[in-house]
Amino acid sequence: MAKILDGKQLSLTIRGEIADAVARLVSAGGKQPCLAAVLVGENPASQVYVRNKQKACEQAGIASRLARLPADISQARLLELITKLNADPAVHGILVQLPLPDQIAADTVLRAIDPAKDVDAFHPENVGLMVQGQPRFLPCTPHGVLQMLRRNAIETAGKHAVVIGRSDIVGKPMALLLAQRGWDATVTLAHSRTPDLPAVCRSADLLIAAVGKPEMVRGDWIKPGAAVIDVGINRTDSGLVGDVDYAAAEAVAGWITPVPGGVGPMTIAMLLANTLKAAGGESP
Ligand SMILES: Nc1nc(=O)c2c([nH]1)NC[C@@H]1CN(c3ccc(C(=O)N[C@@H](CCC(=O)O)C(=O)O)cc3)C=[N+]21
Repeated sequence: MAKILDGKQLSLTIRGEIADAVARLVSAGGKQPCLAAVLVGENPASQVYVRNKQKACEQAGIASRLARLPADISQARLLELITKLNADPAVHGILVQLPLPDQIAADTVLRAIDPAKDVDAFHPENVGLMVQGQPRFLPCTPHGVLQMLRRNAIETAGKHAVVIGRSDIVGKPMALLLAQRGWDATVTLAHSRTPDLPAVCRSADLLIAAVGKPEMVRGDWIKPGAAVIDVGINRTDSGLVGDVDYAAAEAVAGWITPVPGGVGPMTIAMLLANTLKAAGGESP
């Protein structure tokens, strides 16, 4: 029976710490941190995420703004808006919700964000700083996973971590951070072309699934006692499920994150932490 890593609860604790730090910053004469979110189009999941982010900001004493743009907006108009937000001294963090519509080149838009306001840490300058071990911001989801590991005293040093999924947003930075000094894991970055993925996973002390395939990771892929971190959020007919077959994994693993209530809420907490840092505060 695995110990459940409750991301909902931990995210509330961290958000409380952030609220305290915001209050300290403001009472020391600092400016109220402000996050500007940009939402293009009407994607229902994106609307829910952005709303949740704004609610979390409000509760932590972080100001939030929302720019809603029509799905058919031109790339040039979107870039104009980002230029304005870059120049606005009241705005500390800028988040352009992904995915963007097809007429817009997401990489061009993300590169237009001032790296000092890039609270997603998607800008190449911030990716580069992270790769070199001098991060300005850590990307929110991998940062949230690291916080979950640290605050549950899950050892990574000398362990074999297997990350499934090589996305720029989760898999790649997750693998890199776990291998860095301080975390000291030996990391395998597995993906859709990895031969005998079940066997690779069975060798993992720490298994991180970030692929976006419902319940792909089966119970017999898991080493007994392993920590299983499920980053997947898949909407299926039977509701929201992760990338891991939770019921089967829970019987074998030592620790496991639920979906929902695992990594997702931690991602939002780390977005607030990055916004606080962008405003000159001390993030947890
Ligand atoms: N620029 C940008 N930055 C992002 O960080 C970003 C993005 N675009 N696009 C979409 C993904 C996805 N993402 C989630 C954040 C929180 C939950 C979350 O809180 N999930 C809840 C459940 C929410 C639900 O019911 O869907 C949970 O897991 O308990 C999920 C997903 C951030 N993303």
